[in-house]
Amino acid sequence: MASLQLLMEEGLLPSLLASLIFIAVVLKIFLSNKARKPKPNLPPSPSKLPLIGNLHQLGKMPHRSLTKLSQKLGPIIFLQLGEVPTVVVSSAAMAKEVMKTHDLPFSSRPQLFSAKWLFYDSTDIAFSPYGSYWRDIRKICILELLSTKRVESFGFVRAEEVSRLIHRIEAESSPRTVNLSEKLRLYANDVLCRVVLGRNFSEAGDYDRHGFHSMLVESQELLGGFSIGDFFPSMEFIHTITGYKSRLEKTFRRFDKFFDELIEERLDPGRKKSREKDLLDVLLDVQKNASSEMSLTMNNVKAILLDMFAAGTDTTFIVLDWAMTELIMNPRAMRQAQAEVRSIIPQREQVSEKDLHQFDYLKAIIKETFRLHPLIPVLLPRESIQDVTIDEYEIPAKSRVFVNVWEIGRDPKSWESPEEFNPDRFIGCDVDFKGQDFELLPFGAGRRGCPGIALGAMTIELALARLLHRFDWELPLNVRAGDLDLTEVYGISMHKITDLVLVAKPQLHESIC
Ligand code: HEM
Repeated sequence: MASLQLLMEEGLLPSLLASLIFIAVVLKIFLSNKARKPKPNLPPSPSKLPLIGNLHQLGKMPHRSLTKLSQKLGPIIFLQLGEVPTVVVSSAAMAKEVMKTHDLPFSSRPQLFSAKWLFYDSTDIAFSPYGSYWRDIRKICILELLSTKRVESFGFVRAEEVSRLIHRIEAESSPRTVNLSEKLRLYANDVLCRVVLGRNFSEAGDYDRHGFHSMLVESQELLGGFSIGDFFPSMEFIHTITGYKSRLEKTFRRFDKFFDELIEERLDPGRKKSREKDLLDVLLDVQKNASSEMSLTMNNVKAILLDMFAAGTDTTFIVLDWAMTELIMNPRAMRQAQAEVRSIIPQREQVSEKDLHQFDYLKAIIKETFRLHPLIPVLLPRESIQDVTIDEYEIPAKSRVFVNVWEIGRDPKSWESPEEFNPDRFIGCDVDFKGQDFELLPFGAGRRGCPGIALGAMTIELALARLLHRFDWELPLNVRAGDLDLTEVYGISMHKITDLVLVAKPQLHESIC
């Protein structure tokens, strides 16, 4: 007891605990591998997957570490990650096996510690395990929340917000530089806040008051990456010692309080009705009109709300940020896109959503950005609900399955000069990102594919078209394209570590209407 007190006084207790955890983890890895090593003289069996590896092989950039492994071992790999049998696939053909041929048996999600805490016991759409509850809420999502009709009904929100984006850039830029990333982040978050909650937090100053943005940033970080405890479910206590659990609890409580306030406000009978139903209205209607087959609790409503934010805010911003970064580094592609948009829409007019179908080169740029910088480089994990055989390999039930779409997008078998940013490769080519072409999977595919694809794509296309139509873009004085920091940060979605700062030179004035 006395020595414990001494350790605490000296501040040595945390490091001692950390060492103990490290030893426990190493021992666990050692024992689990030992138990699974094949007997030395057995011939290799085609029904066994080729590799047994460990968690430490993943590092901080799982998509890159997994690519190195698959280059040595092939497009389907078995990793014993702690206590969890894990399969990684990294070719278009294998992805098709998982997300099309065997889509149903692979359509569950593992129960991640972070998702259990943040998403009301994983009762959201993205982290809910396969079953009747997930099928019901997915149906609500497809038919009610993110249907084509609903997404179109928010066209006015995108139009207003993209105009605000343009004005913000104009106000700040000429002749100075503008932090484009910051402006794009505001645009993407404001569109989503208005779609989901009918209000724009950045305008009302509420954004900071609630600390809403910081909550989102914190949740992205907590959800992202590969956390040790998720691979050692029997050692969940690690999360308490490392402080991860208390961070999750704190963030959860902040979100919960925020959502409670919003819902209370919304249920107030004296509230002024807004012009379009937002997603919270839709969810509350579904909740009110519960049927015997489908009923939602208020916690279910909050879980789905949080899903919309977690999945929808930073996503569109990150894609726009990468697209503009690639364009500033590839001036020929930038000029070609500007020429296309400006030749179709005269300079004094504004680009609107109804014009977007004409911009083939702009769409090619977005596809090329998705190919090189998929937002979720290793798709959200799936879990097999029964034994499945793929390519002669037996994958047992309850295996975790990762699809490395980052590697698939750079596979030289599918793409010529894969490291090059070359939108022309998509001109006259039918490959699209809607989940039918397994070489390009930024939104995933199959039953668990992204239901926000239409909303995401429209928000991105409109903003990119307006940015290229309205401004000429340059790097700040004395900055060369090679100086841009392209370092990635791995979270639930992968973004650039530094903001993109550019000079925006407005073209002729657009008319107001
Ligand atoms: C550029 C924008 C976006 C990209 C690149 C993207 C990408 C993805 C990806 C890769 C997945 C996992 C798919 C899989 O496991 O096969 C996913 C799932 C999901 N996304 Fe998106 N997303 C975007 C925008 C949105 C938006 C705007 C929303 C809604 C507001 C949304 C809602 C969801 C939901 C609810 C899921 C979980 C689906 C399920 O598990 O059933 N996403 N998204």
